[in-house]
Amino acid sequence: MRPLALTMGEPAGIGAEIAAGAWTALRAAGPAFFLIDDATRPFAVPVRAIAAPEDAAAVFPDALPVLHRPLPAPPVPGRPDTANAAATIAAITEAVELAKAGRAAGVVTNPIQKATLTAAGFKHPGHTEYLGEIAGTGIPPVMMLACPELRVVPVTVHEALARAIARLTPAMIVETARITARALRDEFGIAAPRLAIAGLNPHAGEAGTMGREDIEIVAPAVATLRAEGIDARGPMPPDTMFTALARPTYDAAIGLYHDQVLIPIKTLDMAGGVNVTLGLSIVRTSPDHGTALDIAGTGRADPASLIAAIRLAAELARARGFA
Ligand SMILES: NC(=O)C1=CN([C@@H]2O[C@H](COP(=O)(O)OP(=O)(O)OC[C@H]3O[C@@H](n4cnc5c(N)ncnc54)[C@H](O)[C@@H]3O)[C@@H](O)[C@H]2O)C=CC1
Ligand SMILES: NCC(=O)COP(=O)(O)O
Repeated sequence: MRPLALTMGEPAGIGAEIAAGAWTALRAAGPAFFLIDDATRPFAVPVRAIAAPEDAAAVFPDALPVLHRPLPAPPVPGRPDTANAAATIAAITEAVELAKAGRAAGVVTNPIQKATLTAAGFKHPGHTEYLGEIAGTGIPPVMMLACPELRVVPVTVHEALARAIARLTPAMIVETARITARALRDEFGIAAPRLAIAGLNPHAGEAGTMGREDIEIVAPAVATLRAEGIDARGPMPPDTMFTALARPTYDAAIGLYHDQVLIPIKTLDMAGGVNVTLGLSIVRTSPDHGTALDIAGTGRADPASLIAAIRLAAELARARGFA
């Protein structure tokens, strides 16, 4: 299979450490990947600069293949520098171009420090939105986080909670759920996906006595989805839809805002969780965690989520015929 492209992410974060950990875990059996990063940085494993993605497979068993892209400022663990922002973004752009050109099976992204990129002028709040722009398919990019026990999808993503709720419409829920159902069917092999749509208010509004959004926004969206033949149910009371008894009753939980669904999945399985962007022309996954500046450079970073992200990217690439 073609190698996966792994981006550097925030150079002051744990990206280089978890890339090294993932290489150690995967070097014998794959999936093979190459890192787009500065090959002269200190890595805790053998590194070999490669000239092209096509060289990665031969190198992978012996060293971490790095497509060398020099950083203007030497990274200091825990202290992001806007001088490296352009290189961080360029690595994402290059990985996507390589995937679009069929030279990489897919893209795995290391975490970025969003505020640092924003301070340097990056106009997108996260990878998801940027990837929608450079690898979109005419539908909005959709963020899914998946672990063995749970898949979750937020309808609104990187925005202030008050604004997210104020602009929520039935159409947004329907579109997100449709994209999710299609991806579960076509890429995850679930013939008839079951979607649980979260309510917004306590007890899903308690018949309108605790807010009317569940009646006026969520319920019509569920009705539209059901009329289309999608197995959607809701509004589900958000406080009980993630229990061990409830989780097996659906294939993905659609939440109305970021933390409504990211808190349960990260609490359940931070190490095994993977972030997948649906609705792109390429495969993209990422660990579920962030840059972990507080432990960068200490050797304490756990590569488990990155390893899971690399494995899932390879499976999705095979399902889409990109491998
Ligand atoms: N895909 C991406 O690019 C993502 C980027 N971020 C960004 O990361 C930055 C920091 O976000 P935080 O909310 O602090 O979350 P975080 O996930 O970076 O850290 C939260 C806590 O978990 C620990 N942690 C995270 N990953 C770990 C690992 N692999 N091994 C051991 N411990 C780990 C950290 O040390 C910290 O104590 C923000 O700028 C955020 O936007 C956050 C999530 C995803
Ligand atoms: N909390 C998830 C997250 O922020 C990931 O965002 P993205 O950079 O993958 O869009």
